[in-house]
Amino acid sequence: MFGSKTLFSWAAKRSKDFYRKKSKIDNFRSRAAYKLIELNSKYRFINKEDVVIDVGFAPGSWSQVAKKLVGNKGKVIGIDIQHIAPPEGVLPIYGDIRDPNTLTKLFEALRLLHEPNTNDSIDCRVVDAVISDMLHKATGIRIRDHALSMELCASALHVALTFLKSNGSFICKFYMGDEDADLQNLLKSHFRFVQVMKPKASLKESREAYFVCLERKP
Ligand SMILES: C[S@@+](CC[C@H](N)C(=O)[O-])C[C@H]1O[C@@H](n2cnc3c(N)ncnc32)[C@H](O)[C@@H]1O
Repeated sequence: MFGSKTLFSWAAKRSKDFYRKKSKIDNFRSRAAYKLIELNSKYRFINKEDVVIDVGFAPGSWSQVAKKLVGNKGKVIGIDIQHIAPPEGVLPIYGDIRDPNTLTKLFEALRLLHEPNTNDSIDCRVVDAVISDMLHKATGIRIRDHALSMELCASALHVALTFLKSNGSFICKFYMGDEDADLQNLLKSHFRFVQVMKPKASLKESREAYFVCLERKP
């Protein structure tokens, strides 16, 4: 009969198809939308009128979900290396998050959102949530993929620490490996609540999970 490996990959394929089909019906740009929906229904880090930065937004389903949650009075800024048109109502910034010029563009975008008629600089800690679903192209070598993911997490954390209000939230995808515990300890030094979660829409065989960090310390 079926080996456990066959059953496992059948179950994974079935769940992949389920969320992919659902995303078409619900008009989301990708199945990843359901990961953010589940994370936010559990932890409520995005609310009406919030300012949200979505790091690695393309193709844009997290930004679609975030924009719905913040409503007309809220703002969503999406950052990505890929020049993909953003969902309606989302402000795109194109660039590598590891490049300081991208942070400058982000600062400028936040200044314009807050003070459209002046050149005054703003306090840059005006953001309620930084969410990162960033991923590099997988190399297939676990140690390498983990190291690359940790580098992206560090860059996303830098954005969070630069722009988050106190009590703001940081959600970050990571590829599991040896350095998770060190990163988790670092996150605990900046946030009062830190937990690892793997949403249902995340394939079981994938080594991805999410850090959920709430209540940034002042
Ligand atoms: C898994 S996709 C994100 C999917 C998205 N959350 C959605 O729901 O549509 C990962 C994204 O991270 C972006 N990315 C990877 N490295 C990046 C970097 N250094 N700077 C900015 N974006 C990056 C990729 O271009 C890709 O679009």
